[in-house]
Amino acid sequence: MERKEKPTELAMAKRVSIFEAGLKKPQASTARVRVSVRLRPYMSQDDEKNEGPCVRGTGGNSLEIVNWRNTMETMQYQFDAFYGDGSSQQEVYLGSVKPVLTHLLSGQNASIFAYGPTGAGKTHTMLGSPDQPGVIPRAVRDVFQMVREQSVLPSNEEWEFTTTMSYLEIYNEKVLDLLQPKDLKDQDLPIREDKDKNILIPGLTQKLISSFTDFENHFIPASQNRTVASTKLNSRSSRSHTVLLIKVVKSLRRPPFRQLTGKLYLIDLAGSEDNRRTGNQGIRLKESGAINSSLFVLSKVVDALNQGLPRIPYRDSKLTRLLQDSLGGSAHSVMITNLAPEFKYYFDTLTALNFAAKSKQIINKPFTRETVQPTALKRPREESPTRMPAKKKMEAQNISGEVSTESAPGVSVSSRSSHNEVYDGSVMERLLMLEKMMMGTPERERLALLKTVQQSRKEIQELREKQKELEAKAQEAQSLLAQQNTLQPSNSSNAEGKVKRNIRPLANKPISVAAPCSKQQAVVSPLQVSRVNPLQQNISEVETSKKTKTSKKTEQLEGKENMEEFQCKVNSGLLKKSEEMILNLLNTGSLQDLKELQRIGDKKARLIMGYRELNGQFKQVADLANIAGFSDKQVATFLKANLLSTIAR
Ligand SMILES: Nc1ncnc2c1ncn2[C@@H]1O[C@H](COP(=O)(O)OP(=O)(O)OP(=O)(O)O)[C@@H](O)[C@H]1O
Repeated sequence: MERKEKPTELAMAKRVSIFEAGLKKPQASTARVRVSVRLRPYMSQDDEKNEGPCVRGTGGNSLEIVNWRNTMETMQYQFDAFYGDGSSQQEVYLGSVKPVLTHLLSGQNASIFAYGPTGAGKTHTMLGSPDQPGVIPRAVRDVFQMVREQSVLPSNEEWEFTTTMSYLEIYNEKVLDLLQPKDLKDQDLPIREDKDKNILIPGLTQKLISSFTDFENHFIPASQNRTVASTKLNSRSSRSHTVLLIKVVKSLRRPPFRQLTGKLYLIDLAGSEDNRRTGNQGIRLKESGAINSSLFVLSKVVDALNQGLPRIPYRDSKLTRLLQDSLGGSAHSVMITNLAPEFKYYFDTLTALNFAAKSKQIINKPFTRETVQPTALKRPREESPTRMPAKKKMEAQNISGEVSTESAPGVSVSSRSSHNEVYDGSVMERLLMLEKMMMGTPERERLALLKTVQQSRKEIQELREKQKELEAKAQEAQSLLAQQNTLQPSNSSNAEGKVKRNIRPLANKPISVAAPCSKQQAVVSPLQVSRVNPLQQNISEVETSKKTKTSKKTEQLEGKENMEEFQCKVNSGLLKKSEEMILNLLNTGSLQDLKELQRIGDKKARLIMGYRELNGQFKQVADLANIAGFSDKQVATFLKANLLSTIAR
């Protein structure tokens, strides 16, 4: 083929090189998006007209494509790397992917995504096959290897490493959790951004993984959840964009409990496609519409970044919202553009090449993500069947007789022990994980692991002792409180003890005693119940003032005003205690725990988890009002309903 360049594409190619020539050397904190191109082997069955390939490599990082206006000319492109049709999975992985993985362990994000026309080899590159494993299995293996190597280093003696995975797909503009069973995966998850512009998906399942086998056990069934279908261009075409997230958390085992979090996104995009050629109709056509429009927004995002526009349209599609970290964000990013050499893909190939060329101008700003845990290590928020449900947790707290006595400045016994519970669980989990890991670990690494196991055992022992100490303090404080109560006037002496003894537990969900049962009545039902059951006699400091006498006021039981009135009726110590329990649950409860609270359904529970992810712990229950979807009135109703049912337990 003769090499001559077509003006417009040449301009594109030149613009890139001029840009690169004029580009100031990126500072340490910036990293350009790396763009590699991979050409899949020519497939004669894909070339009905027997025209031969239209694109070929011209060097280690360049290629040429026939000029459609004049087939005697070609256009040239240069990238960070070019992998020809004979390239192996290993070459692509070692050349373009492995170098960015090292950032993970130092708390930085990395993102690898495969882009290109349908049938050009994206899934082959990312996933591969059992005999030709692609980027995903290779990267996951290496992450485990790196973690193993790091954890045996003497300098990392005080650090522990935790690896988790999440897996999702964006199908028809919905974010679906692939780690959920098929019948539960249809819930569209929200995408949020924290103050550091990290993209988060509250409610997305995270699985703790400690070996490649663990990973496979979750990944293989989840991959079967993925939406694929046959089109004219590919018998197993991906109809969705899939994202595998591997998170490595490096945590200091002692105060100040520093944590470095590195995330690796492995993304297989759905193919850009021309429906005239795919023969798509009906549902396939709808899918194509969603795929094409998200890829169109992706292109607009890249244009806006390149032009330095003030508004980057990340929010215009779920895909770009999710890639916000990777393009113009905080990740070290690698785009692998896959191409098919046959003429029938010509225009898709040209579009993909131009997109790839402009993408390599994007500069990201990776940074190390480090947090400090004020008290102890937190477990990853995983849905775990072994976690105690909310009701039981509250019961357990009551049984242990905890009181919110300040045993150290600013830290209540109750919040402390609950932290210990979490920490203890985390250490236990780690111990089990380590023991499991050792079974398949080579001799030389076993010694180092044994040492970590011993360390974990020691920590558990220390925690147990600490817990005993705290329990003793709590008991002491409780008896003090009891003494104080006996010294108080008689109308306040029937406070806590009696309430506990006499109250019939309230049903978990509000029961309306008044008919007919409208939604509004359901909202106030806990109080209605309280007015007809023995609770009323046992609540201390019941006011006989005009407030309770006014029948109109008892009808409008929602809202702030009523909350105040309600609070006046109930012993303030009890209120404080149960409010603390609710707060504790808001800050540490799993999705299931939260759903067991009154007035909290699945959506609200996910919003609460999302808020926690974005803003950290709730300082008070009233902070719920900061979440979109919770009005002041709803917060008041929530508090009222849960305070009462908590007291009743
Ligand atoms: N480098 C390669 N070597 C050998 N075969 C390949 C290569 N790349 C792709 N293929 C084969 O080409 C076909 C299409 O590839 P693949 O399914 O990976 O495409 P895709 O880009 O993911 O398509 P879609 O967007 O429709 O999901 C598959 O049969 C795959 O095995």
